[in-house]
Amino acid sequence: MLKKIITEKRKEISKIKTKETINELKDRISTSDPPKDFKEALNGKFSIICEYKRASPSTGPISSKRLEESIKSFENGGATAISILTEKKFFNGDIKYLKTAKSITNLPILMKDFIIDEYQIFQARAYGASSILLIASICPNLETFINISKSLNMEPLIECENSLEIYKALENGAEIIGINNRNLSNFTIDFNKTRAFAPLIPNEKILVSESGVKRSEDVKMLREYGADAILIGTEVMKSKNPSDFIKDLLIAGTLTPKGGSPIE
Ligand SMILES: O=P(O)(O)OC[C@@H](O)[C@@H](O)c1c[nH]c2ccccc12
Repeated sequence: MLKKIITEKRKEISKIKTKETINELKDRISTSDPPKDFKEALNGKFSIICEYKRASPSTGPISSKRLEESIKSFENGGATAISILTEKKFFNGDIKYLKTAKSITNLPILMKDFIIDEYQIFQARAYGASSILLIASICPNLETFINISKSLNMEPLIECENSLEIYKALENGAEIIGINNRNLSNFTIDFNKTRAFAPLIPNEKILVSESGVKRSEDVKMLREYGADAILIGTEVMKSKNPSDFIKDLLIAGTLTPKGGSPIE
């Protein structure tokens, strides 16, 4: 599936580059406001990143809620940041959601896509993102991509799948590491991934445990394993009352000491 997504992505990027050139993006960036500090927002407390996710290859259609409605409910629940899936074909996203989101929220916005070309980093920034997701296993040059992102004042979230990728990310100055509990090839969820890799991430860095969270107990567990933040999409999109749902998750994460045993 990952291969398919990347093949499509390549086609899409080569088309888009002719419609909106990288120089046009750079011009827009030069006159835009500085992005929100994503790392600062996540620092020093338990955080929840809520994702606007309309569909996915593993679940199919998830929700047709409007972006505005979702963002307001995420904000009301106490989300620390908003993630927006911008990939079109498989996740029913749109780059334009970034612009809309920026106009209605002060929270940092993470562009969630499959970044394989430097062009996309400029695109993210020009459309209002405060950060980008870099998936280490598909990133053609992690060092360069991290540096470009930082030079545009976006501290990137680096998604790592194994210890080698974590070391490489840290060596190249990553401050925020994501461990995806979902296997991107077969879609299975395994929270033990967070447990296994958390000890490799120094305390001053930020560990985001991504995917598969359904209930407060999951948050407690991931927090005990050492997560600084969780990233949640599907369940928060499906929830009838996202604000209350997020509040409950936030309480569970905040009351559980990082790396420690939960307070009963
Ligand atoms: O919907 P979930 O299981 O709560 O997961 C959200 C998020 O972690 C997931 O969308 C995600 C994590 N890494 C990705 C990389 C590409 C696309 C999607 C993702």
